Amino acid sequence: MNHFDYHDDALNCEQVSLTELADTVGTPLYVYSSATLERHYNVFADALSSKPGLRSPRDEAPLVAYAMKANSNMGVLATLAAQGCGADTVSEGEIRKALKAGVPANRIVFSGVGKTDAEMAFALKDGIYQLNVESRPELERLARVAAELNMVAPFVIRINPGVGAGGHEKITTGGAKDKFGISAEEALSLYAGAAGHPNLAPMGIACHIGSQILDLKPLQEAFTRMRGWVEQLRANGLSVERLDLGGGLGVPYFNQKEPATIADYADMTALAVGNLGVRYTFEPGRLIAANAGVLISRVIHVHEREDSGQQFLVLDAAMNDLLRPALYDAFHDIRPVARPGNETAKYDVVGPICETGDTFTRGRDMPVMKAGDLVAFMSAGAYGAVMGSEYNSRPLAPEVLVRDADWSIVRPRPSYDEMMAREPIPAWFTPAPKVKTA
Ligand SMILES: Cc1ncc(COP(=O)(O)O)c(C=O)c1O
Ligand SMILES: N[C@@H](CCCC[NH3+])C(=O)O
Repeated sequence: MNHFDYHDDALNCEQVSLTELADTVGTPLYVYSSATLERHYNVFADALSSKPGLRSPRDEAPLVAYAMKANSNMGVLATLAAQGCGADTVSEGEIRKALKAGVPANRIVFSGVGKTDAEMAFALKDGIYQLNVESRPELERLARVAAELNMVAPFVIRINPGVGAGGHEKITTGGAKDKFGISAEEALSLYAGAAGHPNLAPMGIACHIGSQILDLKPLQEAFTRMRGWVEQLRANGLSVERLDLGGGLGVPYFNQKEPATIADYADMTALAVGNLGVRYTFEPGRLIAANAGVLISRVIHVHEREDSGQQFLVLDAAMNDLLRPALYDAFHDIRPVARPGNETAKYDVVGPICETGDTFTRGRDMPVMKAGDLVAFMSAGAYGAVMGSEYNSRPLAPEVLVRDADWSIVRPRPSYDEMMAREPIPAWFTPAPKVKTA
């Protein structure tokens, strides 16, 4: 079921015309489909909870903690929270947003290599499900923070299983030299050390080996190693109640081979790590949000260079709105919002920012476009708006959430006055900045 499709000669999101949205809200703008978010969460959660081997000893379904770094818009979070989804967070800001959007504290996990004391204290006081500890100094600080609060901190240790994978070297996290997690050997010794501590409750282990993983092989390898470490901990007389397997399963961006299916992922997981008598956690981000969102942009003009003959499609969206192509050479399918004809041309698609890197794609065959036409960057719901900035003093693109034939602005575009009001000119310049004339 695709919730972004052509109806009446224009691309729609559910039953809302993207042309009408662009005309009403202005471009560039992000548009998300509630139905797609819900479907992705439910397909994933159901595939895992239907495996008896992945249910806990108390018959609980796995905790699906959406990695909200992928898209932390409150409307998106509230949509997922209403379905029973949890949240994987990496900052106090994310925990606060998750709670406010309706995610219960006992469905929130807190990951990240550099949690501050204040963030740990906030998480503990709010009673979140667990902290995913990533290093020895972090565990030492957690013990101190919990002691100061007179609390017991439930935590898992993130093991770096030495299996790196992912769509780009900058989004690989499980390799032995990446900053994430610690070696199994160190994790096992820390775990044992924490077992008798009055303020620490070691609950289990975690891993997350990378993002945009298309093949199940590296995941299977990592999960199999995780099973071994659970067994080893138990053989050492330690209790292991939880296993967090991270996120990372890739999505189709329509330029690579298809990723493994959710059904195959669930089968593989049940085989590799099922029946361990633990409560499982999964942290999918991209899988839930990527294909639930598009970035709509308008063609400012088409510039044909006389010397090279290159055709530049100059858009009103730029790398500040969608950074992935500039940062990771990421591919996004770019479709005309009006149903395209058969004629095509080769375009370099660029934004107005003063950087050569502000190039979405080069020499791409696309339907012929002209000034004023609208394009949709597909699969932009994850790591899109959240990675936006105001570089070149461009206001953040607004975000719209669609449900059936209804839509709502879930983040308005700031006005120029609002943008400037956030940067007050020092009082010593009032009433007006003195300008040196000589
Ligand atoms: C700890 C952790 N969990 C989950 C995710 C989500 O990854 P993805 O969006 O690839 O599912 C990430 C990001 O890669 C992460 O760092
Ligand atoms: N930002 C990356 C994914 C990072 C994953 C975070 N651990 C992307 O756009 O593909």
